[in-house]
Amino acid sequence: MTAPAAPAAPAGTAAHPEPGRPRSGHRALLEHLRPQRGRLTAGVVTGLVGSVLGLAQPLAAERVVDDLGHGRPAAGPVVVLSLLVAAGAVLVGLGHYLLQCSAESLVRTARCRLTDRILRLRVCVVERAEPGDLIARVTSDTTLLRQTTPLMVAAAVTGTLVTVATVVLMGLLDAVLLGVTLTVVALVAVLVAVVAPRIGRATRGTQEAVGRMGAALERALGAFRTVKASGAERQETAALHRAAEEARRAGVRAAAWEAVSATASAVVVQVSFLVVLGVGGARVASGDIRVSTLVAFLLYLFALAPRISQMAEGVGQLQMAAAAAGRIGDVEELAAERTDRVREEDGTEEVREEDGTDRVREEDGTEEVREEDGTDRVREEDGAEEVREEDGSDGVREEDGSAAGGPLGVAFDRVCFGYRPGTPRVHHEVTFTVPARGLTAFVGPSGAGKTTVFSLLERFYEPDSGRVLLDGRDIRQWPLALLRARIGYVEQDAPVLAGTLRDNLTLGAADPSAGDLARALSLTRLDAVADRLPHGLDTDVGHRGSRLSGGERQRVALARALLRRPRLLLLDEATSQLDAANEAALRETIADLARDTTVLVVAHRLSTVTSADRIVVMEAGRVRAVGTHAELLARDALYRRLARTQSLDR
Ligand SMILES: Nc1ncnc2c1ncn2[C@@H]1O[C@H](COP(=O)(O)OP(=O)(O)OP(=O)(O)O)[C@@H](O)[C@H]1O
Repeated sequence: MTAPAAPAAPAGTAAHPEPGRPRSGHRALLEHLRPQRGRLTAGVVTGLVGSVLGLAQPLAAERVVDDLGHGRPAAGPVVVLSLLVAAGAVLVGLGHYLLQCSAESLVRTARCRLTDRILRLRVCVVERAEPGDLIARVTSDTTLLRQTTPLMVAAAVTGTLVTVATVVLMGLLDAVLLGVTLTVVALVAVLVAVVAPRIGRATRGTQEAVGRMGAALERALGAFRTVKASGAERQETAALHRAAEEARRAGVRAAAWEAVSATASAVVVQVSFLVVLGVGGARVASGDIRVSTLVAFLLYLFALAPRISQMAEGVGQLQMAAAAAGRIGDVEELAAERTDRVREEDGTEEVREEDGTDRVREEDGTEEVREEDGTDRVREEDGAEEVREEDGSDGVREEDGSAAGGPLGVAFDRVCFGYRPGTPRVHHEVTFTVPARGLTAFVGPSGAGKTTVFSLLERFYEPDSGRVLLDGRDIRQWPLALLRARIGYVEQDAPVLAGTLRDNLTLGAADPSAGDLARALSLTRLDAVADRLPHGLDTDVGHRGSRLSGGERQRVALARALLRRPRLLLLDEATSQLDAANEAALRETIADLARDTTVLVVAHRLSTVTSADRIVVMEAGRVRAVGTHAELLARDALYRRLARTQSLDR
């Protein structure tokens, strides 16, 4: 069976946002800032008090100059000035630290939200996305958000307030000199308004290029052996270098605009000093103002200059933060399976599913479920279940999950399905019924749609029309987590995750007992493998299980599925890489399991399924025939042909 291919993402999917049509970054940024408003306010207020103390310094300095000019003792004003300088510096530093702390919290929250979202994305969405780009959004974009937030907030609030207060105080000192200063501020404001959007666009370009680099790296590392064996290192390196170069160019563009903004505002501010000095000197000479007033005014201008630069820089930071927040926000807009999970300290777990089901799971294993249709259900640890329907009727559901009275097993009822709108259908009115117990095999030519049957059962995708039923109930009505908890799925390429053998076996299983673990190991003949490994079950199996053989990986995947004690076991070419002895043993195990479980297998080698209770023959997305090996040999030409090519037609 073909592993689900990852087709190239069409332009404009949210995982590859279209350049020039980014999600509103400013709104997304506001959403990130809102939960931190308390901490941000503390940081801003502390910094602000420090800045206000700074503002009082020129007044104290004016007093010192006047006292010295008139030969009066200036010790008192000097002490006050020193205290103002020290306290102002400490408070400004503290404010900066508090802002940094809130930026760290903001980023932690953003990362957690983002990773939660990514792991809940729909399978079809992840197949269209570039994993490396998604990773870059969690790492690089959130880091940018952290770096820019404190500066931006400080500039926005402290900068603005201090500037306004400084301007008022300057106006009180001399209106003419203030007029000169405001002309300068207006010049800087125009400049910033022109440059800021360009900084934002260039930053988004940089982050997108970083995302492309992540994607290229993920592609190369994901097929590392193939890249090496094909001698494709140069080719892959070239792709990475191209992405790095694009990131550099976009970064340089952003830096150039920032430099334009910073240099121009610095020059304008310096010019304003000279102009204020010239005009102020003339006004002192004509007796309009005192020398001390000019000194105080220049000190205010001195204090104002960095604020103006800070605000210009802050607007640049805002554009960068908005670019990052926009890219993070794009992921939050991708379609996800909605399952909210809250785990309390006492072990109780509350889950809200996509379909509106609420579930409370107690530590003793009891589970209460309230479905959207009003049905309440209490499930005991032993598997028994009490059901209270909305209409008040009570029912008891069997341990196997069947609805009282409903047909057990799996059924496809005229299912039509295509992976994407506008692409040819993969299933055309697929219809079959499988009883609750027994082994059912799916066979047929490559691309016939066999794996797709399993993907629909797992609800990785929804049919375009028709119904998929498990135990008499449309699977769309099953709470998603419950449905998947009932299914053990061994994929075709038996993925093994980085980590220890134990991590892999217990993936998704609550906390299996030693007995359950030993049973799963022995059923899959992994016990001998575990004994051989240097640290037994705690041996690291490497990236994607690279330290295990293909057959061992398949057995790990099978043991993982068995540990879930599934109601329905889906095996997609799950024994294809096993040696003859292991395969024969596992076939017996699977036959045993099929006595009280629904087992569906996909097999290319008919020899592995000739003894199945029933075989479903698929061709080009349709069910051609259903029967036992002998029945199908007698009445289905395609099956006969498949059997003949494998010398099984006798
Ligand atoms: N994730 C996917 N996105 C888009 N098309 C897909 C995806 N997975 C499979 N297909 C297409 O759907 C069709 C049926 O695929 P499926 O994997 O169900 O076939 P199969 O019978 O299991 O094939 P094989 O025996 O080769 O594994 C194929 O044409 C395949 O290219």
